[in-house]
Amino acid sequence: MIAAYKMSELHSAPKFSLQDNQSDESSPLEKSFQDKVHVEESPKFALEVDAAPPLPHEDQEHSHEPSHPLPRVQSPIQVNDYVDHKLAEDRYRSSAARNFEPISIPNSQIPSDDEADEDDHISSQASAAFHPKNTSPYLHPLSKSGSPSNEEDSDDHHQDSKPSSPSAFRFVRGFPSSEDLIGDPNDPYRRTRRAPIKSDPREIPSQFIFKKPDHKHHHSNHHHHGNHSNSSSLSLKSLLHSHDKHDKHDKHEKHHSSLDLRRFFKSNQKSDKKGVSKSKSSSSIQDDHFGLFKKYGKFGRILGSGAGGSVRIMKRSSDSKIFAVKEFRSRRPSESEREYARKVTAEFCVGSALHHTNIIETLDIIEENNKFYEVMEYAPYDMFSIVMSGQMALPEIYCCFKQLLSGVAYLHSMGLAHRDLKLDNLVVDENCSVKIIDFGSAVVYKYPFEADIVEATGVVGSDPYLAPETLTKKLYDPRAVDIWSCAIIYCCMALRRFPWKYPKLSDNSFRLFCMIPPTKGDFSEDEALKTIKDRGLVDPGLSSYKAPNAQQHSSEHKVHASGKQEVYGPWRLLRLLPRDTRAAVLHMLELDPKKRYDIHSVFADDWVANISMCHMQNNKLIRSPTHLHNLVSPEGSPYPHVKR
Ligand SMILES: Nc1ncnc2c1ncn2[C@@H]1O[C@H](COP(=O)(O)OP(=O)(O)OP(=O)(O)O)[C@@H](O)[C@H]1O
Repeated sequence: MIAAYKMSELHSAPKFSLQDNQSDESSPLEKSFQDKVHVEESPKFALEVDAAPPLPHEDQEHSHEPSHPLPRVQSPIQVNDYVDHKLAEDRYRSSAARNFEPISIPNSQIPSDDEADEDDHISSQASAAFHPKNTSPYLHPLSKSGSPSNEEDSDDHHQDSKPSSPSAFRFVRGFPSSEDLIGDPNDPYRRTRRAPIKSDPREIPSQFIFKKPDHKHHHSNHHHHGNHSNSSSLSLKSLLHSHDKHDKHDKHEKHHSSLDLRRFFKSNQKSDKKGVSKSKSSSSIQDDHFGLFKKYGKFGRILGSGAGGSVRIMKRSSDSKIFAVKEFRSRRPSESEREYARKVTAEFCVGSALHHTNIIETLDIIEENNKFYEVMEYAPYDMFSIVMSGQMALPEIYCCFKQLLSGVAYLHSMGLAHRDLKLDNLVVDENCSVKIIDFGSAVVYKYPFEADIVEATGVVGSDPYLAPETLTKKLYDPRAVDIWSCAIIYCCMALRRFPWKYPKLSDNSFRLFCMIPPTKGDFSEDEALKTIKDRGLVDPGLSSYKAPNAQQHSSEHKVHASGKQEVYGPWRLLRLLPRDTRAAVLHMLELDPKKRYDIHSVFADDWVANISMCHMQNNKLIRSPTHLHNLVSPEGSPYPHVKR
């Protein structure tokens, strides 16, 4: 009854024009990309940039939107009270057996375009049935027969992404199977396929032997592996503990730097400059690296650089195999040699323990001339360039998102959390496999044979992708942080914009997202702000912040003097996303990490479960019939843009 009432309310809602929000100007994300990458100006791209759905992405303190009442929305907090993680996990486990079994839908059952909305309605009801008390209008799409709604706008935007052929409707119901979570059994790098670990200390490869601190010769320049009679291997646990302890300090430096969206883009100009300056002295660099060069060939161009170091290509002449090699940043004056070695090798230890299609393979670590080099498999395409090319169709976005989730599911199943998931940390190989990179911020949240969860500490991650609790809680569950970042990545893929710059109340877009309008009665920004602050889930940012316009509003949409209206709550963001995807995003962006979806609940979501995903099976690529992948590499790469 309640749902029916809400539906009728929604149907009578006047049309909200997204057009009103659009501006000719590119978003900062697009701008930073356009500055750096030349994208061939195909008509489709131009069209898509113009038609990019307007995110309420206000840099100004107050945005102005047209005066159209919008459907009343119910608090997602209430919605999330009904998230039953246990049920979700059971459902996920019981359906794991059906993993990747294609469901053939007879042609007669394939919905026509007109029926598609009805179908959405059904799937949405199924989703509501899964959360029986869930009456959120976010989860109830509007039928076309009702009054026109803003939903049409958001769907229109994705119109050309709709499946065009009947085969596009054949979904593969994919849940990560236990095989997925433990990795591909035929993975050539799998631990069982590697030579057994040597128990004789004399047989331990030099890269695993770390020098004990030598305080007397602290500034000595020449350390060669194998020459230290006192060398010792460090346990992963001690490495990670030490690493975590220093995260806060390291990342805080990063965190306090001014927010520049370019930071999330791998600056090729910067890289090129570096490449030039390095290449000047490349002969001297090359002369110093006998071990590295002998094994992996010579340095090529820089792929990217960040706080952790710079990553370059290396090509082995014997078999022309290409590797990506990360040269870790230099030791800081404040760090001891041991601390430094622990930090850089922790990243290697985490990476080398992981073997999954959606995680980059970490192959080796070499220390030469006081520098550490981590050798990885090379993936020539990167997610940021692919997204910003504007060529991705919806099924392709969904596939990439599910691949990311599969990598995260595996990572979490291994007792690890990444904590710095972002577009920039996703690369793609020739098989269209999305790979998670950069384990410099990863933490162990659960040790084998221990029941307790180890909470993480520190503001770690990249501003727009940060979960709010990283700013408010001293200790937090790092898995929940990964889930939040995945949802932001999805929004970036779907909208080509960040939903907000920073998860603080001082960020206008984020504050409006957090403000939950009451289901009945007047709405006051001051009260909404107070409620958010009282819950203690969000960093207030500017402590003196007061609602700019304290008068009461008769609905959840503030009407500005200019006649434009403000939209409050998660609906602000969700209305811009395809309707099937809203429930999952809503639950993944739950402010309270305890109520947020965990990875099992994400996979149990109807939309995610039905995403048709390209994947590897027995070393063979199993392609989804619903889409092709646009493979775009950063500018300067010899790899051309291909559609595969
Ligand atoms: N295996 C790889 N294959 C292809 N490109 C890679 C690979 N590893 C890293 N890169 C490129 O190098 C860039 C920097 O790598 P990485 O994120 O590991 O460095 P970082 O210093 O830790 O960066 P950040 O400061 O953003 O965390 C990546 O964004 C990516 O473009």
